[in-house]
Amino acid sequence: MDILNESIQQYAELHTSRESELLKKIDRDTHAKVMMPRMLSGHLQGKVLSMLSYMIKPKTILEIGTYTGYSALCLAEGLPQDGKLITLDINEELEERVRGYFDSTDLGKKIEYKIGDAATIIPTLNETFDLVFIDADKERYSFYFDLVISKVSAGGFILADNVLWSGKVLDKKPDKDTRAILEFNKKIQDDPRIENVLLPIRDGIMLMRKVSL
Ligand SMILES: C[S@@+](CC[C@H](N)C(=O)[O-])C[C@H]1O[C@@H](n2cnc3c(N)ncnc32)[C@H](O)[C@@H]1O
Repeated sequence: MDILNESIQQYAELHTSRESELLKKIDRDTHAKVMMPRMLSGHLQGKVLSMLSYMIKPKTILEIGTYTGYSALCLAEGLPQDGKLITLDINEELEERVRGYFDSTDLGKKIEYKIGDAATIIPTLNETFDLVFIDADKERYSFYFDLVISKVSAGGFILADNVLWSGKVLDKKPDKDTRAILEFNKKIQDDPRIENVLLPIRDGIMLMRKVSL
């Protein structure tokens, strides 16, 4: 189920600033040549991510789940000149393509792209992050949250994608992935360190602010 009616989605995109040529190319290539193009953030969500990044003004960003690099490039827009975004993905088959996209733009100079399992890489990161975007395997969202929360700066933000899981969060008999998302949403709702709002954009984005350490 699409959360937004298709015509409303199109209308919203028509009234949203255009994508850069590079983002358009990534979207086109991903749909033509990469498995599961639905995973890409896309125009509307991408612009929301870049706007949030401009508003938050992060110096450091961590993204869990690069895929074809679309959301990384959107989030990197809000970084200052000396800012850095670390993006992680386990899928080495996309590495050459994604490095090509990052190398083709100045924004790419701020992006550190690491291939491997996020569960192994995150504990090795020494940075403190002002913004984290969780967008990898859904059954480990709660685990990723636990791994990153101590690395988020006070007042920093965490975003988690797909928290409405195509509307399946309302299913009477939720499947395994849906149960993981339900547990994650409840965990966030109950966490006193976090202030949160579930934005019903695309597949649902949980926007969280770390209010206490
Ligand atoms: C939904 S896609 C990311 C989409 C991208 N953030 C965007 O908006 O365009 C999820 C990605 O998570 C990656 N992933 C899955 N399990 C992972 C893991 N254990 N560690 C790192 N990345 C993982 C997948 O390979 C996939 O590319």
